[in-house]
Amino acid sequence: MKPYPYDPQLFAARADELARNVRDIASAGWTPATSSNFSQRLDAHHVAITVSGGDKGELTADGIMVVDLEGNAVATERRSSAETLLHTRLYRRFAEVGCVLHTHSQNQTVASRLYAPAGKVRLEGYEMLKAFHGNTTHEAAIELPVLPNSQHMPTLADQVDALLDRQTMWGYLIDGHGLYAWGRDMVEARRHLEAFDFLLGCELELRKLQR
Ligand SMILES: CSC[C@@H](O)[C@@H](O)C(=O)COP(=O)(O)O
Ligand SMILES: [Zn+2]
Repeated sequence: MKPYPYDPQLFAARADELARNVRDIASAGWTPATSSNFSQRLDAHHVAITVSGGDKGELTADGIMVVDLEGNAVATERRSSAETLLHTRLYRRFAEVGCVLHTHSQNQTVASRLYAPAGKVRLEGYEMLKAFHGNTTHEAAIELPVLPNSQHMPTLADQVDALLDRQTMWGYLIDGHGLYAWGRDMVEARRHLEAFDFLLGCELELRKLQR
């Protein structure tokens, strides 16, 4: 019998890559006070994801574990991120999703509060929109949804699924909480995360200047 239902060498490589990228993201100040969680697909049934809690700025491969696509821990007693379901539901829905990143930057959290009543942030006219997979022009517009926060992950995950039934999207905000962004691999997910944060920063700055 195989000791693990996943490839341990692949897990080791992915865990290293994930930890390196997360430390980098944390150095921007986007993961305050042990917040934020991160994952990468291993195969059709398994995901490498951060263990719950802990300073993400100090993350090493040891702070990463494996879950299945229902969010159950695999071959470990450790507790995965409290928000595991928000990751695994994306991997379950889209075979092409390879990486999910969740952060709590100030831009993301402030924008989530400001735009919660509208339920979305409309981003248009920016060259940076080309950072999103499928966009080739600044003349595009993107609607970044803002969901009400909840501690009940199935509720949040159902709301995300309902949005995905209606639109293509690479991320969403949760009110008073932060941003989820994803992509086909780490490079693309980071590009989407950084583009969302930059664009939200621009919108917030414009608001201040226009007062
Ligand atoms: C420290 S508050 C943030 C948490 O409640 C949560 O939103 C979060 O992003 C991190 O939870 P975690 O269980 O470590 O993945
Ligand atoms: Zn969070």
